[in-house]
Amino acid sequence: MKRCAPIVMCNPKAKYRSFNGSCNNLRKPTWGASNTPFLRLLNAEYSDGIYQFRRQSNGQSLPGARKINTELFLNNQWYDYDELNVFIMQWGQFLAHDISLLRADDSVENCCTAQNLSTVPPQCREVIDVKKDDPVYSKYNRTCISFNRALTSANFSCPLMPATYMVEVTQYIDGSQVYGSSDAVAAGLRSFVNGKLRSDIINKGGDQKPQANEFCPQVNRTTLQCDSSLNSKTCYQAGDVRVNQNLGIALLQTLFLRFHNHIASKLFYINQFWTDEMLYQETRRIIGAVIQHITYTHYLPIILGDTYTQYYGLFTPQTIYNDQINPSTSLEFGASLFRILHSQIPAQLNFIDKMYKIAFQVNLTDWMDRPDLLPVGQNDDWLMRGLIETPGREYQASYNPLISNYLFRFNMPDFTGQDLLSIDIQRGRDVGLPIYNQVRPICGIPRANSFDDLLDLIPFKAVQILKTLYATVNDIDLHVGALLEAPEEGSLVGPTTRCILSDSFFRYKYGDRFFYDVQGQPGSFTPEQLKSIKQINLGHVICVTTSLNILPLDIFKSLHEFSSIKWNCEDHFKIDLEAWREFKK
Ligand code: HEM
Ligand SMILES: [Ca+2]
Repeated sequence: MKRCAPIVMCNPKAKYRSFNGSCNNLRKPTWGASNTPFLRLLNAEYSDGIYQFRRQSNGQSLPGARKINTELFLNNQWYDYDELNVFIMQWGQFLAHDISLLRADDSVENCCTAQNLSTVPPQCREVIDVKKDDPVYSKYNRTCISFNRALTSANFSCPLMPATYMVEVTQYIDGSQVYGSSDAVAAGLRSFVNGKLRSDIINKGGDQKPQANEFCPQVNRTTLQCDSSLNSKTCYQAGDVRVNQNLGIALLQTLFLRFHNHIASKLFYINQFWTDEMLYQETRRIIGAVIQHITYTHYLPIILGDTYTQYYGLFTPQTIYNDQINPSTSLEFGASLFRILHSQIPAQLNFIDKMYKIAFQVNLTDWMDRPDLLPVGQNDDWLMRGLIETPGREYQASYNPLISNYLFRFNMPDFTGQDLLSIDIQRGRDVGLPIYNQVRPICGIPRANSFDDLLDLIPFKAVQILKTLYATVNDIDLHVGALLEAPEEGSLVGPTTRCILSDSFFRYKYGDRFFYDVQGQPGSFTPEQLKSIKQINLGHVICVTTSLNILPLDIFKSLHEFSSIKWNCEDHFKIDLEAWREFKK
C-alpha cells in the first residue's frame, strides 16, 4: 500500500506539540513531521534524472571523494588556540540530532566485501574508491571505504521520482532527541510517575546533587545503536538513536534527561496536585523552549555572526508565526552545509578534574558507539569540564586527521576505519545535491564562469588543485566548495554555508507555531513564564545536572581573555519557576 499522503486530524486548540511534529502547521499538518521528505531548495542532480550519481560536464565520473580529501584537505591542518571551546561543537551536534536524520540502508553491513558478489546490492554500488598511493590507507592495503546509500521514500512505501529522502525525526527544534519522534518512543522513555523520564541511578557517592547520579536508561546492546564488535558494557536509550555515537553526545543526552527530571520535580513541588501527564508535558514544553533559546541567542550569533543573525531576523524581540513558511529540513542543509561544522570536531576529548588538571585524554574515534567511560567515577563531570575548558578545533578547511581516517575504528589497531569527510562528499552525491556553483547564486554570490572566478572566496592554492580534480567549475561538489570558502567577516563559516544555515534556522523559527516566544497560540507561554525562560542558559542546565559549581558566564567562550572569569551556580544560575505556580500565594 502506498502511504505518500497520510491523513492527519488536528486539534487546533492543543497546548502541547505532538510527538511526531504533525499538526504544528494547521494548514499543512504534515509539514515538519517525522518521516516526511527533506525539502529540496534546488532540483535534484542525477545523471539519469532520478537516482544515479551525477557525472561531470564532460561525461566522465566524478573525482573520487577520498581523492578529493587527500589532495585538498587532509594535508591542510592547522592549529591555533581558539577562544571558543569544544562545547560549542558538542552543542552543534546535539542540535543537529534534533532536526535531521537521514538513514543509510544498512541492511548490508560492509559494502566493500559485497563488491565481490555476482550482483552488487543496489545500496552498495557507490563505495568510495581508495587509490594505491593513499597517504594513510595504502599502509593497510585498503582499496575501498564502505558506503551505504541512503534509504529513499520507496522504503517508506512511497516511491517518488526523482529520489526523495525522509527525515526520520521531527524537523522542529523541539527536543525530539530527548523525547522521541513518535508516540511509541516517547511512551517508552517515560516513567509515568510525577512527570519524570525513566533513568538509571548510579550512585556516585560524595556530595553529589541528586540529579547528578541519573543516566539515560540502558538497552540491550544492539548492532544498530552500540558497537557490537567489542563488548560494550553501556548502551543508552534516548529520544534519538545516535545517543551512543560518541562520548560527548551521550553526555549531552544524559544532561538533558537530568534537566527534565530536575524541572519536573521543581514543578511538582510548586503544583503538588498536577498529574504525571501535566508535569511531563509542561516540563517538555520548557525543555524545548530552553533548547531554542540557547540556539538562537547563544549559539547562532557565534556561528553566523552577531550582526548577520540580527540582520537576517534570527534574533528578534518576538517571533511572529507565519504558516506559509515550510519548517522542513532541507537536503542542502542536512546532507552538507550543517555538516561543514564537522570541521570543529577535535581529535581528542579531555577529562578535567576538580583541580582543573587533565585527568586523562581519549581519542574521540576510539570510543564511538561505546559510551562505557561515561558512568565510571566522576567521568561525566570531568568530561563536562573538559568540553568547557578545552580550546576547540578552530573552524578550517579540513576535518581532523582521526575522523578523516579512523572514524569508527573502535580502538582496534589493525582496523583502519572510515573517513567522515569522504562520506559527507559522497552523501551529497547520493542524495543528488546541487553543485556548489548552483548554490552560490541563490545566496546572492555571482555564479563563477571559470575556476579563477572562485578566487573571490576560495584561496589560490585550493583553486589550482580544484582545476586538477574537476573538469569544469560546474562540477564542484557543494560540500567541497563550501568547505573551502574563507569565513565571512564576523562569522565562523563561509558565505554559502552562512546563507543556507540562516535559511534553515529562519524556517525553524518562523515556521514553528510552538516557537517559544510566539504569542497568542494555545501553546504560548505567559509573559512572566517567557521572562523566566529567557534567563536560562546552558550554565543553568549544567549547574543543576552536574557537580560543577562555578562556570563561565559565556559558556562557549570560556577561553576568551575576560570570560575565563567564573561565576557561582548558587548566585548566578538560579532557575525561577514561580511563573508556573497555579495558585499564587
Ligand atoms: C562529535 C563528533 C561528531 C561525529 C563523530 C559525527 C559523525 C557523523 C556521522 C558518522 C554522520 C553520518 C554520516 C553519513 O553516513 O552520511 C553525521 C551526520 C551529520 N552530522 Fe555529525 N558528527 C559529529 C558532530 C557534528 C556536529 C558538531 C555537527 C553540526 C554542528 C554535525 C552535524 C551533522 C549533520 C547535520 C549530519 C546529518 C544528519 C542526518 O540528516 O542524518 N555533526 N555525523
Ligand atoms: Ca525535532
